[in-house]
Order: sequence, then structure tokens, then C-alpha cells
Amino acid sequence: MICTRRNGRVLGTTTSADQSPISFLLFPLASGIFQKAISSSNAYNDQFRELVQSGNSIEDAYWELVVKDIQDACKLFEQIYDETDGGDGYVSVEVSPKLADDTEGTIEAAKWLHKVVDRPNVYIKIPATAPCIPSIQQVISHGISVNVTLIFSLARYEAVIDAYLDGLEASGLNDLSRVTSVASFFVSRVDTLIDKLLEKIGTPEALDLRGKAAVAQAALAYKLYQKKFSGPRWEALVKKGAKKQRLLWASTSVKNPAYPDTLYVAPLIGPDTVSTMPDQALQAFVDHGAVSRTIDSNVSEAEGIYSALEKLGIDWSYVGSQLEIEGVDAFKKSFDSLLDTLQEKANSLKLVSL
Ligand SMILES: O=C(CO)[C@@H](O)[C@H](O)[C@H](O)[C@H](O)COP(=O)(O)O
Repeated sequence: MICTRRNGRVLGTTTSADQSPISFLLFPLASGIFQKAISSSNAYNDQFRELVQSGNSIEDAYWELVVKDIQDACKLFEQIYDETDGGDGYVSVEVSPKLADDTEGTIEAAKWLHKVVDRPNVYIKIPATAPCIPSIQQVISHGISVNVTLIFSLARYEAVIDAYLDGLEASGLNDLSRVTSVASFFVSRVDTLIDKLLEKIGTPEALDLRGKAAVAQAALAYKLYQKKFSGPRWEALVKKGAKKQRLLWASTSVKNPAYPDTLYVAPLIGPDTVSTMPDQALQAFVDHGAVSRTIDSNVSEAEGIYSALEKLGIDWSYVGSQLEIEGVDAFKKSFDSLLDTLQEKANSLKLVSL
């Protein structure tokens, strides 16, 4: 397992049981990360001052700063991208979360970002909300690589895979090897919500299932991945160079301190998976984790847990929608708070904002 750090922050890692060498994959630039960088340093001051003084609104200035950062990061990772023939070395940048229910707006924003960043190793990050599923399909069909984020349920994950396959098929490209995607499946938040529901039920059986739902669902997601990326439909795309849409585990830090600190990393290791680990999860894994193929080592147990939860009255579709609402809301809040931070920066630099 190899990880990459910038300014002391772990950008991401991949773990795999049967691929060697294993290389770093993804630099996700989310608005929260950018906000931290901008508020805790003066590194952006000159560029920001120039942008606002030349008439840009705060939000336009944000996009200019982001595009420049993403281009720089893409350059940094270009070698990995080239060496792995476009398998690794991506940088991810998200469209505005305000567009999460706007199909057309998301398509336009993704095309714009892809055009202005103008680097082969950029992922345009789009949420897996129902209105954005057709956006993902369209964007892929234009040959743009996508990080699909905020996936919380198996049903939505299947729609995401279908959007990728449909998009590749609709692209009309003879060489599909440069159109790639990751599907960001969120893990720990599933337990956070389901544990609360189980505590409400309160029976010994329910309480015993706490802390098991998220990993079980992730294992079933991997089973679905294996099924969808095999068979005649997939083989026809492989002939044109198509690459599998890799499963990316997001939300991997443990939220309940009673749980093992590698709970959302150690059992989710398998070929073609990506684990995005914050410092806390990474340090725990480096300290006492072991790399071995675990993701499909006990699928029948995962199926048993999934259906036991259903029998207890846990509605997986409710869980998926509720987490999606909360996830989109958190992304929007983070984006708004980033713009507030930029406004404060403009005030402190005594710039007149528009
Ligand atoms: O959005 C993606 C990936 O697409 C995530 O990597 C995201 O940046 C972070 O991992 C998650 O937001 C962190 O989740 P959590 O620990 O706050 O539950």
C-alpha cells in the first residue's frame, strides 16, 4: 500500500491483494479541503486579490483558483497516470453541489470544468442523485472521466454502473481506454444511521447487528461490481479498451470509538478497489492493518447480515435516501461556507467584492 501526502495530508491510497506494485490513485479536491487550505494559509492571497480586483465575483474567483490548483495537481500526478496507462494518478474536482438536482446544469458544469482544466487525468465529480444519473451517462458519453460520489445503496450503485456502461456505449468512440470512472460508495455513515435504528428496536438480535451493516453492504456492492463487469455486454466494451469503473470506498474513518479503528478499511480490500483514508484511518491501518484480499472472502455472511437487517424492519431504500439527503446537504453547506471564507478573505484583504 502506498500513500501520498501533500502538506501533511494523505491524499488517498489504493490497497489491493493481488496487484503489485500498488500505486496511489486519486487526489480528491472537495470544498471542505479547499476551505481549510484557503483559510489556514496565505498561499492563495495574491491570485485571489488579482481575481477579485479584475472584476470576478467571489464564486467565479473560487472556480479560477480551483481550476489552477487542479491543473497543478494533475501535473503532479501525470507520471503515475502515464506509467499506469491511465489506470491511476487521477485528480478529482466536484461540480457545484448546488446542481445536485439539476440534470442539465450538471452536464454543462461537468463539460465546462473538463474543458477548462484540460488534463487527461482529471475526474469530474458528480453526485449519484436520481437527477444526476442521466447527467453521468451523458458526461461519460462525451468522453469525460467521472468520479461518481455519494453512493449509499445497492440500487443506486447499480444505476451508476448502468449509467457508465450506457455512456461508454453511446460515446461512439473506437478507443474507450481514456474514459474511466470510479464509483464512490460511502461506508461508515451507513452504520451511523442503521445503528441508531437498531438501538430504537432494542432487541438483543438488533443490538448484535450494530456495526455490521456498512461492511456487509459494501461486500454486496463488490459482488454486484463483479457481476456487472463481466459477461457479453462488458466483454464487447473491453474489446474497445474499456476499463472497469472501480469501486472507491469513501467515509472510511470510524465514527463510533467503540469499533475497531480499521473497521472500514481492513474488510474492504480487493482488486480494483480504492480506499480514500483520512490520516486517522490511514495511521491505524499502517500501524496494525494487514493487506490481504478480504472484500469477497465471506459474501454469504454479508448476505445473511443484509437480510437479517431487512427482517428486523431496516428499510435499505430509506437508509439510502436519508443518507443521500444528508450527504448532499453537507456538500452544499461546505460549499457555502467555503464561499463565506472567501468573502471574509476579500474583506480582510480590503477587496471590494461584487
Ligand atoms: O466524496 C468523496 C469521494 O467521492 C469522499 O472521498 C469524501 O471526500 C470523503 O471521503 C467523505 O466525505 C468523508 O466522509 P465522512 O468521513 O465525513 O463520513
